[in-house]
Amino acid sequence: MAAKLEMVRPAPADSAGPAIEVDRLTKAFYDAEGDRTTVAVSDFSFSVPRGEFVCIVGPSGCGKTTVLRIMADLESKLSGTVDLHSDRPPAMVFQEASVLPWLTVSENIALPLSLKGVKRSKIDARVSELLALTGLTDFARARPQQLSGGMKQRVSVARALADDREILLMDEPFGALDEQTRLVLQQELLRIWEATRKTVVFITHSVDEALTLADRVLVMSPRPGTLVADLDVPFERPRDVVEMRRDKRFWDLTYEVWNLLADKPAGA
Ligand SMILES: Nc1ncnc2c1ncn2[C@@H]1O[C@H](COP(=O)(O)OP(=O)(O)OP(=O)(O)O)[C@@H](O)[C@H]1O
Repeated sequence: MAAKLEMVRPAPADSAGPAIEVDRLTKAFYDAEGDRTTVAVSDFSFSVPRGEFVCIVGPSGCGKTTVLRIMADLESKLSGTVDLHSDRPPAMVFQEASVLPWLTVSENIALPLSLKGVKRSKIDARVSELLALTGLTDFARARPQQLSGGMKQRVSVARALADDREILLMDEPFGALDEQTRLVLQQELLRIWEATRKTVVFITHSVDEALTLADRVLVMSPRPGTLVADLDVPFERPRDVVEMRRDKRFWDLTYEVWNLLADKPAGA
């Protein structure tokens, strides 16, 4: 699908240094009586340089969403530190497309800008860029109920990019989609990331989705979640989501991550 990538502003070249530093993060949930019921995350540490794409994988219930919610300041922590080196809070994309059904696609994408009172002409220009970038130009005036699940999720991604936050937190954004749509959106997200170079933390259950998208994959242990491995993903960019699957390294890494998730050494 055609998109005008040149209109999107890439991250500045002098933007070295970590954008995100998480150090010994621990989170417990308490019941109504104040008794500690679940330690969700324990001593979890990682950092993300500016402009890097990091995926977090781990067993169900290991605390992935909790970590992301703490990073977004939607949840408190028990101990440890979380530093997001950015002037503005991160943008978020959730598993369920969070589109407002009474607004058009354009109005949904424009929302963060209209809420801030940005000038109409600026909003219109930005929305056109984002419609093109996410392949939604022909659906600018459609309402969410006229869109497929994948298209709704594209609207969510476009809206998260609208006011150009530096850090993007994505919680299983393609988890509810069929495999083919998921592959298409992975390819689109790769293209969008190439054009914008946001710092991205992306949670997924899918090992191959993580290897397709990320510069690094963080593997978490079962609850209480902590860091088990921090793996570099060596594939050059730009990436082709189908061609990557012909590369033996892709399957070797998949095997390695699955062994880590199964808690046994590779080859055992
Ligand atoms: N608000 C809450 N109150 C109590 N316990 C919670 C709350 N939110 C999460 N938990 C618990 O914390 C643990 C981690 O949950 P979290 O949703 O972060 O895991 P996850 O790795 O994202 O899971 P999944 O992959 O299944 O989405 C789970 O045991 C969950 O039951």
